[in-house]
Amino acid sequence: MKKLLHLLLVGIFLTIISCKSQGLPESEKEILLKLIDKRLSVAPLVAKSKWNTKAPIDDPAREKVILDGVQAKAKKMVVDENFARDFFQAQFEGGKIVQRQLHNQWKGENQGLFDTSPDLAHEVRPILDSLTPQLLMELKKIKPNSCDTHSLKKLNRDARKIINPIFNDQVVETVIKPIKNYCKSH
Ligand SMILES: O=C(O)C(=O)C[C@]1(C(=O)O)C=C[C@@H](O)C=C1
Repeated sequence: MKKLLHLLLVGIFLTIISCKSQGLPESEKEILLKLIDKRLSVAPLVAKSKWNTKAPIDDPAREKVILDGVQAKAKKMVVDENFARDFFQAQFEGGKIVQRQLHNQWKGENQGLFDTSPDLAHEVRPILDSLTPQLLMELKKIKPNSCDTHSLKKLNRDARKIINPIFNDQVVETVIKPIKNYCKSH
């Protein structure tokens, strides 16, 4: 009888543990989503700077520099390199949606040059660069094949709660997609 009870308790304990390891751990997910939000919040500064200098929103050369650096860092940190590249490419795409929306809005408002705007190379890009290693550290904590339908839905809800409402659903969906893909199947 005692043995049976013991087995039952072990069973319950293992079930709890396996349920908890399903999907992304709550606190880590929150840190990652906050960092994604922080990176997105730089996009309006980029947009303002590019509006004044008339630089194109798309900068493939800059993207390549970041992605090559990301890949090298990911390798050192033992983070899946393809996942890391996909993730950062998605962050660029999300940021570019925000930049395009703002430029369209400013065009519609006949906005002239802003009196002041941040310097892209010296003020804005360093903020983005400082977030890269922090984001990679969080990506390392995500386990492939650990998300079921429930945890993926929860990730959508949490992302919508944590990421600033000024960024629309298309932006949010874009920036979290690689996490879902990696967590879902690998
Ligand atoms: O640095 C820039 O020029 C940006 O526009 C920012 C950013 C990024 O998110 O890192 C986004 C789009 C560009 O294609 C390159 C990089």
